[in-house]
Amino acid sequence: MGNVPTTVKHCLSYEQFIQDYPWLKRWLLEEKTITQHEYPEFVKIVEVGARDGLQNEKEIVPTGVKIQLIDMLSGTGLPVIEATSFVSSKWVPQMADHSDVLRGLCRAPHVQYPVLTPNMQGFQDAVAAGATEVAVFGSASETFSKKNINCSIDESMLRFEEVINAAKEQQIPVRGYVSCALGCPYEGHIEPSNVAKVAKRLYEMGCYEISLGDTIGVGTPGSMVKMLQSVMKEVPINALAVHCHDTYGQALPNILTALQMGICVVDSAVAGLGGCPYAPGSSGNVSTEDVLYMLHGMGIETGVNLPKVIEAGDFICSALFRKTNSKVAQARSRNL
Ligand SMILES: CC(C)(COP(=O)([O-])OP(=O)([O-])OC[C@H]1O[C@@H](n2cnc3c(N)ncnc32)[C@H](O)[C@@H]1OP(=O)([O-])[O-])[C@@H](O)C(=O)NCCC(=O)NCCSC(=O)C[C@@](C)(O)CC(=O)[O-]
Repeated sequence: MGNVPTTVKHCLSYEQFIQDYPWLKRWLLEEKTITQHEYPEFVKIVEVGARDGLQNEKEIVPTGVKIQLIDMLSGTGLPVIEATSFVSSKWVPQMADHSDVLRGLCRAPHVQYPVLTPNMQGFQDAVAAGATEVAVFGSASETFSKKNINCSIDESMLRFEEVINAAKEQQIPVRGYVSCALGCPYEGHIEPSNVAKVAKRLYEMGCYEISLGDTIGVGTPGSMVKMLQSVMKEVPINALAVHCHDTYGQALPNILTALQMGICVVDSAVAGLGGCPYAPGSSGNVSTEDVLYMLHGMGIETGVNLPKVIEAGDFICSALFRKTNSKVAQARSRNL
């Protein structure tokens, strides 16, 4: 049997304590400790600030600012920087300069710059502008799919299949998103089995990685466990990523939970920028700075330089005339 914490011995009898706290009894009997969770040694960060982070900005951000942000991020050690999306400018005006952004950025070796492509038109435009990796974005919610990309889940899969097949011919890797994995702004609760179904279809069609999006940031570690358990039955864990928004302040615990379950790819946005135009009211992505601080503090490597990411965050926040959402960047600015 494990050791009883000394504070417990002083305050209550052991019998009384484990009667009040049955989880502790289970924990002690199984001789488990929190440190016994196996975390990955290395986590890949997928930086989505320039795309997910900026797409919801009301004022059009100058193309030069977007390019400078991406270039600054390229010097931080981030392995993947999502650059823009080839969607309709009528739907998302902020991304109308996609080709100029992709052509203008200074590509660093060993950095991937995926772009979002909802259909063949987007894919062809992206390739013409020099895309070497693309991402399709589906949803586990029918209503969100209609609102976001104007088609049902089944119709979206047909479009994505076309994109994925064309990408395969050109040896362009395709990432897949499943939005509303932990809740939908229109339908509320989403069954984990629905998330698993969409994730499986994208994976079987040829997406090398499936990013599970808590689009509106309503998930908790409890719902994350249930969703991942369901998805992991259909898609290998090493092909999964989590993409957490922080509306309810649950993004870091949700990511930690995902890491405990074996996930080793995490999406995040510099300065916690972000929001989806078709998920009103939800707040930004988890901030890259906060994720890095947590991971590095746990001894998990990322290859990313935190101070340089904070600099990139300072740059974009001054360009947007706003305060960072990153707690870590806020603390560092107070010299803590
Ligand atoms: C998918 C469409 C284009 C369908 O939009 P549609 O209106 O159904 O498209 P359509 O095929 O009927 O064509 C209508 C017009 O759109 C044009 N069109 C058609 N396709 C394109 C294209 N690729 N690029 C530029 N233009 C395009 C097409 O040429 C035509 O132009 P017109 O003849 O009227 O002048 C539209 O619904 C759209 O652009 N949606 C994008 C929505 C979006 O970007 N949402 C945010 C990203 S998703 C997200 O943030 C979640 C995520 C990924 O981060 C994960 C998470 O957080 O959970």
